[in-house]
Order: sequence, then C-alpha cells, then structure tokens
Amino acid sequence: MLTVETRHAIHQDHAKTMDTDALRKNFLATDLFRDGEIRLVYTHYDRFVLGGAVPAGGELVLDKVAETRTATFLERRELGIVNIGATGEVRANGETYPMDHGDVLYLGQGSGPVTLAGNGRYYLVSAPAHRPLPAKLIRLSDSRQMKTGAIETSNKRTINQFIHPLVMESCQLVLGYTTLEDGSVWNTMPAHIHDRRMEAYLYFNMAPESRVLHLMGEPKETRHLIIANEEAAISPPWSIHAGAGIGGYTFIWAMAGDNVDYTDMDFVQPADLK
Ligand SMILES: O=C(O)C(=O)C[C@H](O)C(=O)CO
Ligand SMILES: [Zn+2]
Repeated sequence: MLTVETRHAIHQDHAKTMDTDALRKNFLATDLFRDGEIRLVYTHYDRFVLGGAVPAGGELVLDKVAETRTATFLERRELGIVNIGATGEVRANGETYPMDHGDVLYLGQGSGPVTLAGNGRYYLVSAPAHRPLPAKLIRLSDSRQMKTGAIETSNKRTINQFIHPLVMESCQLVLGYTTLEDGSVWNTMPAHIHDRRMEAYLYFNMAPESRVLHLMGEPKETRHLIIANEEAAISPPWSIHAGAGIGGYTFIWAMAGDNVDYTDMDFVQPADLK
C-alpha cells in the first residue's frame, strides 16, 4: 500500500503566525513507518520527498507515484535509502543490494521500480535529478566521519556523511546521519541556515517515551517541535534546524537544492537566536 501526502511551501512570515497545531501540520512528518506500507510526504521545498517503507518480512515495490505524473517514480528523480531496521535487501535495475542496519543505498535517475524486502525499515528521500548516476551501497565504514562538538557544550557528536561529494556523486541529494556521544544532547548548535538547500531531519533510535526538542524558524523568530521516535522535521531553506534530546537519539539529515556543498552554511551564534 502506498500513501502520499503533499506539503506545500510556507513563507517565513506565515510560519511565525502559526500555533503549535499548524506548525506540526506543516513541518512535522509522523507515522511514516507502518508494516506493509510505503508512506511518502511530497514537499514543495525543492520537490523533496521523504517517507518510510516497512516490508515486514515481505516485499514492497516503489514504482508509479501519481504525484510526479511520470511512468515510474525514479524516471526523473534520484533516491536515497537508509535502513534503520534489521537486515533486508533492496532490488533495482536487475541488482540486489543487501541492506544491514545503518546501510545507505543511492539509486540514480532511471533506476526503474524499486523492491524493498525483508526486515528492513527503510527511510526514503528523493529529489529531482538531471542525469543518471551509478547506484552505490555505502556502509558506515565507507562514510566520511566528521567529529565535532565537545562534552563541555553537551554536543560531542560524529557527523557520518554518506551521499556527499567526497564519498560519491549525486545530482542534488546530500545525506548522512549524526550520532551523539553518551551525555551529549545537542545537535547542530551553533545553528545554521542555508537558503540554497532545504533539509529534513528524521530522529530515530529513541526510547518510545523520549522526545527531542527540535528548534526551527528564522534565527530571530524561533519556534519548536516536540518530536518522538521515527518522526521527521521538514526544514524550509529559511529555517534553522537544531535539537536537544531528553534521551539518546540518532538523526538522518538529508538535503536538496542548488548545491551539494555540505560546508555551505550560514552559522548563527546562540547569542543571535531569539
Ligand atoms: O549535528 C550536526 O551539526 C548535523 O548533523 C548538521 C546537519 O548535517 C546539517 O544540518 C547539514 O546542513
Ligand atoms: Zn543544515
């Protein structure tokens, strides 16, 4: 079963008038992972799509998605898949990719129908692509690991970069996941924006009762989302994206837009946030 929800783009002047419910309806994606289903959110931020697929021991096929009005979803798109569950496999273009927990698969434009199988819990992100590029399975050991933060500032963490120009080539997608050291709770602080690229954060590996306080909004007009396990924050190009957990968590960050330069960020120091 395939479900697609469309989210239109919101102007920052509109966002600052929103109450909690409206902020959550527009910027939080919940209920992405259901057994036997593919559930997608089609955003109008860079036409970035995010979602979940849980074959639950069987198989699910991602093929035609009416929203794109193309013969197959990947006819003019590229796809990143992260397995946040147990072992499974993904098949596309006549190839089979074994997917362990934490593995990332890139499928380029024109890859055709994608079969997601086994006990994986697959997080999916997709953006329009301008040319076909080779598929690539990237394991944690192949990723580029960037250590940052410090225990003193409660933000010691490793930013694992997978779909990233120094690891592989993509058209628009840039993706990885960030893990925090025990006792560190903050991600992405100091915060930043990048008007050239939108971003989405999927928080996972969280205890069911745990929550992340995710900060969003323009730097001088911040708002927050209280986020539970396996929920995603959709971050428009004008928004900061940062968070602190009351328990452990990992998050997958994924971006699309005008460039694939991970370092292209406009930092905002905490003293400049409001
Ligand atoms: O912990 C962090 O800092 C991040 O993971 C930042 C994200 O990678 C990001 O926002 C990239 O633009
Ligand atoms: Zn960012």
